[in-house]
Amino acid sequence: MNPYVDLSHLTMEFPTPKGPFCALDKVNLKIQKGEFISLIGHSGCGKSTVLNIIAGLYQATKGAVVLEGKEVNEPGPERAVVFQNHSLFPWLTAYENIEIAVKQVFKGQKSKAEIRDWVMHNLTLAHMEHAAHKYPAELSGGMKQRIGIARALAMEPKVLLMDEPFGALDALTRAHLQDSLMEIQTELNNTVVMITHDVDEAVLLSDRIVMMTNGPAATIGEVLDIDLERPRDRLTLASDAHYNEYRAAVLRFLHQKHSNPAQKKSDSKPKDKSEGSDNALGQAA
Ligand SMILES: Nc1ncnc2c1ncn2[C@@H]1O[C@H](COP(=O)(O)OP(=O)(O)OP(=O)(O)O)[C@@H](O)[C@H]1O
Repeated sequence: MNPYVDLSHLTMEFPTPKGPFCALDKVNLKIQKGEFISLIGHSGCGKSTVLNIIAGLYQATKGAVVLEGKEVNEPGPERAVVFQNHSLFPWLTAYENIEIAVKQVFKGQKSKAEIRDWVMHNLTLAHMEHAAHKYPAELSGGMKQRIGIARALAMEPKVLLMDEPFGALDALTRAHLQDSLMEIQTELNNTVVMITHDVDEAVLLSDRIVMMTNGPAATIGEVLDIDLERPRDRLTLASDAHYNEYRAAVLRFLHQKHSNPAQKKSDSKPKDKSEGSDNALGQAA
């Protein structure tokens, strides 16, 4: 079967004053329609670079991204991106932030009434219909992130790209949003590529976890199939043997096979309070 998204031999060299810096070396990944893929790896290994190449924001030095048989060379609405920091227009309401994207994507295809219904439908999917007329400054971080997700979904992208979408949120809000995303995923069966630093989040949400080696010249180290039934419930899974095996496999990859290069350097330094968590990776690295 032809892959829906095909990353082949992606190599990325950034020009720097000291000469080219090779961030990625021959990244190969085939993604099927409707798959939920998480990219995980230590800070600086090249996850955002991969995502930005798929988004068309970066051009790979070598290799290509092919979506439904067509090479990706520039950004396009069929690849919507959700960033860690929502990126909503502050002068527009939640409703208007979504409406502006919908008008751009469905120019001439939807009537005024259809646009209104579609915006409200996506606000409802993200459980934000009650906040339609609020401005970003009046919303909490989690609410803003929900609007960002609703806006991306409203564009009906072929691929939803998420760069640590819940990274800036507290643990409870993050859990609510993960649950909402799973609900939405059940309904829409989107093709998703998500960057995360959170091992539990990766196992809970993904069909496959793509684990990257440390840079420079990072590549895909291992790919783990997460064969857990859906719908998934975080409380049930907490005591599920398979869930815990998957979790352990990711932790082994990250902390034994490809331990954090920044952490190695700081091993001789006194430990601070934030160290010791086996869930989030060394985000401060
Ligand atoms: N524009 C650029 N110019 C030079 N080097 C860059 C550029 N963008 C990224 N890099 C380097 O490429 C490597 C990969 O960066 P990238 O942001 O993709 O990592 P990441 O895995 O997403 O990191 P994090 O988890 O901290 O967000 C890093 O060493 C980074 O310093």
